Amino acid sequence: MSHDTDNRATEQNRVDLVIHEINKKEEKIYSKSAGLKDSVIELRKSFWEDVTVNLDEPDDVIETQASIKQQAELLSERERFHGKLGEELKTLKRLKDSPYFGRIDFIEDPGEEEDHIYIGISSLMDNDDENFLVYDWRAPISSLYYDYSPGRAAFETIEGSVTGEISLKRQFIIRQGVIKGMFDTGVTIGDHLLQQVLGNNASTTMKSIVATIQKEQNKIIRNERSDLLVVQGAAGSGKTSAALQRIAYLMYRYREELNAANVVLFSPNPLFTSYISNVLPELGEANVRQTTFLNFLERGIGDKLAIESPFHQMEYVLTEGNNAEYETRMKSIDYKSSLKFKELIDEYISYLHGQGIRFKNITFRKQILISKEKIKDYFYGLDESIAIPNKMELVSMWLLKELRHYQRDEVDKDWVMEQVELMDKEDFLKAYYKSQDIDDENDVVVEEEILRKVVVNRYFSSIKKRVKQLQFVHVLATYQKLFTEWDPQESPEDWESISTLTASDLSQWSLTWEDATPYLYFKDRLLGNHADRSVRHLLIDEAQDYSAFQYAYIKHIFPYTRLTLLGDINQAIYTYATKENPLVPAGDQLKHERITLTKSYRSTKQIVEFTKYFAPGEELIEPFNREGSKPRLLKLNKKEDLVEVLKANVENLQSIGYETIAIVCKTLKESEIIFNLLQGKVSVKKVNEETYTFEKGLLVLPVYLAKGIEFDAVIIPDASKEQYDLQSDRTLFYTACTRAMHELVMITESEPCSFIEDCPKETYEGSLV
Ligand SMILES: Nc1ncnc2c1ncn2[C@@H]1O[C@H](COP(=O)(O)OP(=O)(O)OP(=O)(O)O)[C@@H](O)[C@H]1O
Repeated sequence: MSHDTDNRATEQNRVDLVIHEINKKEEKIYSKSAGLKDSVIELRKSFWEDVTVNLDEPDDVIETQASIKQQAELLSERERFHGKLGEELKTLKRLKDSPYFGRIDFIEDPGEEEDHIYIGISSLMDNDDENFLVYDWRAPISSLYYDYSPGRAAFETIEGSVTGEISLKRQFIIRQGVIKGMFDTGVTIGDHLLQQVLGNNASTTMKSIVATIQKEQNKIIRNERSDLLVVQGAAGSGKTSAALQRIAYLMYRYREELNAANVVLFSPNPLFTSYISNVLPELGEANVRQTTFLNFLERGIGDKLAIESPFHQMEYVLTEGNNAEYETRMKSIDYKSSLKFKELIDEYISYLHGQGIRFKNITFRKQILISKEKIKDYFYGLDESIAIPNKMELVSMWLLKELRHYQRDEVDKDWVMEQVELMDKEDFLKAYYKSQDIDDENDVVVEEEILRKVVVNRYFSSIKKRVKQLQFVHVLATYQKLFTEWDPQESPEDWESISTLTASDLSQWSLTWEDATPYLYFKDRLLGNHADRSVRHLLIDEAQDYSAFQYAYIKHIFPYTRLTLLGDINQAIYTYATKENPLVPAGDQLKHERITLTKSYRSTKQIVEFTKYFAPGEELIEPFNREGSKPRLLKLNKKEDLVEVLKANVENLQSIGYETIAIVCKTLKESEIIFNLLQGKVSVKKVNEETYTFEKGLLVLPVYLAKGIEFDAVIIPDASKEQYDLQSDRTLFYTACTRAMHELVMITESEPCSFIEDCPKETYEGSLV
């Protein structure tokens, strides 16, 4: 037997042994859980039998309550334990298929003894719970596997640094308990394994990368020091992957203090949210709160106002150049994305201390009970030194007191009796019992009085609820006044035209994307916001697309939260956001840790070599060494050939075995035209901002919805100079091209865009079709 075969047989024996242990553990859990399940069912069935119910005397009621509580606690404790066993079983099942992916032989200084450390997605102890058969990839010692090649190495523990020597570093591919591949690695974590993983077809859901995390990525994943961690990474360098494994790491490291509700991930669009939704469960962790920034704002603003989505704004920017308002809107977007606008709002808030806040009448049955003027007078009668939100609370208390008087007056009115007659039998019964408790000769009168109060109370309760929610403040009208009546000390450039445009949008109860964050900030300053202390970690993917104002708002609402920003300035398609963005080193005033990822794993070497020529940023971009064919530029003979060329290329790509092929357009408008051309000729799906799941097949979508996602092959149906001309189109074109893993095809009817023209001719293949 050769040395290799010998090694492999020994390793397979160990895998068999570990699986044997897993089987034994599984059996133990099954028998525990079967008994437990029966006891939970039994407890549920006999719940009321074991509870002493006696409601005769107040003391008995208390005793009954305690008895129910005790029984419920017992049940929930058993259910919790049963759930925990279920989780353990799931982990064991995952381990049974592939117990580990790595091995490190480590001799800790100064000793002689060599430890064999096997690393998998979760830890596993031997039968006596004494030795680790498998170490969790997040354990301190496992970082050796990611950070070092054989030779001197160290890892950090709570007690300090541990140094030693790595004598072996081995990788495994184990499926269904059988070793399919085994590599002893030298310099980096096996190119072998990475080659294999990256050579696969794109998937409709993202996969975990724990077996092949790279050193630089590991720094992001395990970073515990920084309050603000900024990651600039080339397209496909693993930012999203690092973000997700970082969450899994934090959940493991701070298991006792952190749960899924304490971690939030902002993602670029709903499609992306579904694309990444499998990674954490695959790693045995619950999904954390994932939301888009739009959804997050919507929750704060409420549903009375229509909020434009960032995609709609993008589509406007790209397609409405001929619109009469275009120039003004662009200036408005630019200004409202900046911190200057935040300062202007602050100045306006100071002004509102003395005057100007708009209030709403409080009405009841179409009658004004308390007029807005009266509310205003009360508000501005309060001491000016009190902060606005605190004054709002005082107004709310005063209004509730006033409402109680009105409520009392209302009880004897005729309409109330009409409503009483419409009440349920149950209401009458309740009123009857209540009347029995009252010592009065005339039960009927008492009963009517009770019923009248119930009616009025029901009517008033929704008014009182609105008052408690401070809905008597007309936030929108007050915000609108900023643009219509108020004179800032120093008017921003083009203020008049920006103001007119904004006021007109607001009068239709609609907020443009550029107004959404400022409006919510304004609302918070007026009504008071409660900083969200529950969120301990916020991770923002595609961080280059957030404006300075949006960042300021995020800091305002999450002052105690650790931030991880991951983005790529090369993909900053919302141009206004680039200014003052923390990803741009020069624009950043904050103290933070910054990690740059330069290696691109997604695309073949040929695609990366081509796209890096027109990447807008200065950062280095290196390809991972995976070979493929050169990007192709197809020049159409005539425009009418487009459909046939698209069809032929799609069929060709499908025949090679590619399953996800995307026709990536510049705009939604273009993608709708292409979709209509292809419909009926090939099987094709269109993706818009309401698409929530990502399926295999041929997709047509605008580039801004393809953010963060990847496909086996990308076709750009119009790569002409007319389509991608401006410098601002560069990021769009770069983002579109870098979605491709294996193949990139660009089509043009006329002269290709300058971004292609600027690339050395040997980086792509051109042909006339
Ligand atoms: N260490 C790794 N091991 C295996 N695959 C990796 C690794 N790093 C990245 N990848 C793969 O490379 C692809 C790109 O990763 P990811 O989407 O995380 O990059 P990104 O930087 O967020 O890209 P973009 O900014 O272009 O959206 C994914 O298929 C991911 O699985």
